[in-house]
Amino acid sequence: MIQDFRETLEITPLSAIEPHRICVCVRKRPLNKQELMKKEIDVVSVPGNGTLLVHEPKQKVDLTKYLDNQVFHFDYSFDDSATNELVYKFTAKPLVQSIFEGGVATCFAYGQTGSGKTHTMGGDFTGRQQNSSKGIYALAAQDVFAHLNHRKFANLDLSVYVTFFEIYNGKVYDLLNKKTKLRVLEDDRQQVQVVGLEEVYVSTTEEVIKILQTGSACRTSGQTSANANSSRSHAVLQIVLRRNDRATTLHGKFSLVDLAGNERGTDVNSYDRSTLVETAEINRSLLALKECIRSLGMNSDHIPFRMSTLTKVLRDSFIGEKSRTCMIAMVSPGMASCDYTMNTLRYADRPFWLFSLPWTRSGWRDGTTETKLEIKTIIFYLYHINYF
Ligand SMILES: Nc1ncnc2c1ncn2[C@@H]1O[C@H](COP(=O)(O)OP(=O)(O)OP(=O)(O)O)[C@@H](O)[C@H]1O
Repeated sequence: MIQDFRETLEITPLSAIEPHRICVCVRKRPLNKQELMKKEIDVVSVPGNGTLLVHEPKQKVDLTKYLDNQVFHFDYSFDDSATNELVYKFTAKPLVQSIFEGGVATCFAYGQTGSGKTHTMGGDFTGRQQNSSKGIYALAAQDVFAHLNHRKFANLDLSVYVTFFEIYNGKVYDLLNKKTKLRVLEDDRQQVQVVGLEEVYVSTTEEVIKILQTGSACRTSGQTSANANSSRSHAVLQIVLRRNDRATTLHGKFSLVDLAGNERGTDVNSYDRSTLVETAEINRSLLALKECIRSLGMNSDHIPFRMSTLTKVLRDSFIGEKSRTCMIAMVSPGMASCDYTMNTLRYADRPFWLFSLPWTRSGWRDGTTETKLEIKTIIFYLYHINYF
C-alpha cells in the first residue's frame, strides 16, 4: 500500500527559500543493516518542498486495510539519499554569513537515538570510525575560514577560536581539557559564563577536525536499543569570531549542537537509577529548549532560558535581534520507530506552526486584549479539532 501510494506522489527538487530567523528542517536516514535484516518497512516518504509523510497502516472495524498518512511541513525536508553536504548547504551554511555580520547563530540536531544526529553533525561512520571532515561541524569551519579570507570581511581583522563541551546530567564538561567539570555562572548583567572553558585559537579546518576528533573521543556514550554507540550528552561546538583588538572583543558566535537522543525510558537497555536520572535530565532539557525556541519564535519578552543548563549556556542564541536558529530534526524510517518519529516531528512541527500565528507579528501589540483573546481561542480550538 505504501509503495502504491508513493508512486502517486509528485517529487519536487530542493530549492532555497527566503531566509528567516528560525528555520526548521527534517532529515530521514536510510534503513540500516539491522532494519533491513528484520525486513522493516520504510514508513516515511519525502516528496520534497519541505513536506514529509508518515504512513501508518491501519485496519477498519470491518477488517479492510487502509493507510493513515500524516503530513508534516517544514522549511526543508531531506530524504534518505541526501548527503551531509546537501543538508549543510540548506541549513547551517546560510548562518555562517550571519556571524560575520555580528550575529549569534545556532544549529541543533534533534531526534530519536540512532536517527543520525551525530552522523549529520560529526560526519559519517565506517564502523566506529567517524569521518570528521564530512560533518556539519567541519563544513561550517571550512566556510568560516573561506569567509575570513574573503575581501568583504578581511578588513574586520578577526580571529577564529573554538570551544567544545558536553552537557551531561545538567553539568558542563570541557571536551578539550580532559573533561574537566565546569561551573555555569550568571553575572549581574545576566551574561552567562562557563567558567574556565578552554577556547582554542584555530587557523585551518584541519586544526578544527583534530579538535573534533580529540573531543568526540571523550564524549559520554552508552548503549540504547537503537544505537550501540549512543551519545548520552548534548555536545556543543562553538566557533567564535573575535576582533584582534586588545580586549579580543566578541564579534560573532556559531553554536553547533548535537543533542542527546529524545527517547523515552523504554529505549535504554538498563533500568538502574543513573540511567533513569540521565533519561529524565535529557528530556527535561529538550523540553526547556523547545520552550525557548517557541518563545523566540513568538517574539516573547520572556525567554525561559534558566529552565536547564543547555538553554542557560545557549542564552545568547535566544536573545538579541541578530540571533538565528536552525533545527534539523532527524527521523528513522522504520515502522518500529514510528511512535518516536511522530514524537520528533511533533516536537519540531509545533513551534514552527506557531511562528505564523498573528501574535508573533509586530502589529499584534496594537490590537485590543479582547480581540487578541478571541483570535487565540479560535485558533487553539481549530488546532484542537485538527483543522490545520
Ligand atoms: N543519513 C545517513 N546515512 C547513512 N547512515 C546513517 C545516516 N544517519 C545515520 N546513519 C547511521 O546510523 C547509525 C546511528 O547514527 P548516529 O550515531 O548518528 O545516531 P544519533 O542520532 O546520534 O544517535 P544517539 O542519540 O544514540 O547518539 C550510525 O551508524 C550512522 O552511520
